[in-house]
Amino acid sequence: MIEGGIAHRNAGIGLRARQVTVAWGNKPCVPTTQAASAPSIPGIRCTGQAPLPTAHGEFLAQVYQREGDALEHIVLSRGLDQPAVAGPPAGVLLRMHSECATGDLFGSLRCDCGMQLTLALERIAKEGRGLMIYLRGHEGRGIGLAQKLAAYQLQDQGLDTVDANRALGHAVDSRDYGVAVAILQQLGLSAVRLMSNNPSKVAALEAAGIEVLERSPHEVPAQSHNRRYLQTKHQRMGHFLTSIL
Ligand SMILES: Nc1nc2c(ncn2[C@@H]2O[C@H](COP(=O)(O)OP(=O)(O)OP(=O)(O)O)[C@@H](O)[C@H]2O)c(=O)[nH]1
Ligand SMILES: [Zn+2]
Repeated sequence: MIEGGIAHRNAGIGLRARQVTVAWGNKPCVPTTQAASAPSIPGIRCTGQAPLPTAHGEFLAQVYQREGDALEHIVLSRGLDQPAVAGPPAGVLLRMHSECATGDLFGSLRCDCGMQLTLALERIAKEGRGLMIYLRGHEGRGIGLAQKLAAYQLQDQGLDTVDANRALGHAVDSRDYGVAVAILQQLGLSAVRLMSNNPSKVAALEAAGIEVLERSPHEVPAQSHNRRYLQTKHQRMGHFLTSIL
C-alpha cells in the first residue's frame, strides 16, 4: 500500500474476472466485471440494478443485500465492464461511504460527508472507472440517526465526537466493513485504491484480503461548523487530515 500517490503494480490486478449473475424477480443483475465463471460469494446478492444518469455522468446503480438482512447497500459503479487500461494506475478506484443522512441528503455542515460523497463521484467519473459502495446501517458510525443527533446535542454542550458517543453508552466506532468486502469479492475486485482519510478502513480491507494499493486522500475544505469535528478525528481517531492543521 502506498500513501497518496500512484501505485505502480500490475495494471488490472484489481479485476479478477468473474461472471456475476444473480436473479432478482425476472430481471437478472448482469455482470459488471469482465466475464469468466466463478462461484458467487455466499451470503451476499445483487437484488436490483439500473443505469443511473447523475450530475456527474452515468453510473450503474446496484443494490446488494446480505442474506437475512433488509439493509439495501448501494453500489454506484462506472467502467467496471471495461478492461483496466494498461499501465498505472493499477487497482480500481473505490469509495466506501458510510451513510450520513444529515450530510449526504441535507448538506449538513457539521461533518464532511456530503462533500466527500460528491467528490467521490466526481473522481470516479473523471477516471472513468471505479465504484462507490454506500453502506447503509453505518449512520452515526453505527449508532443510528437518533443517537447521532443526541451526540450532536452533547457536542453542543462541549463534548467532542468521541466522548459524546461514550457518554451515550456507545462504542466510538462500531462500523463493520464485512458487507463491503463481500460486495468487492462478488464483483471480483481484489485490489483497490481507496479514497479515504480513515486508517481503519484500510485495515479492515487488508485484514479481509483486499489489497489496498493506495490510500488516496479524500479531504474537503474544513469550515467553522466542522473544524472541531475534523480536528477530533485527526487527534483522537487517527484520521489523516491536513486541511485542519
Ligand atoms: N456518532 C457520530 N457519528 C458521526 C458524527 N458525525 C458524523 N458521523 C457519522 O460518521 C460517519 C462517517 O465517518 P467519518 O468518521 O466522518 O469518516 P470516515 O467515513 O470514517 O472516513 P473517510 O473515509 O475519510 O470519510 C457517517 O456515518 C456519519 O453519520 C458525530 O458527531 N457522531
Ligand atoms: Zn456526516
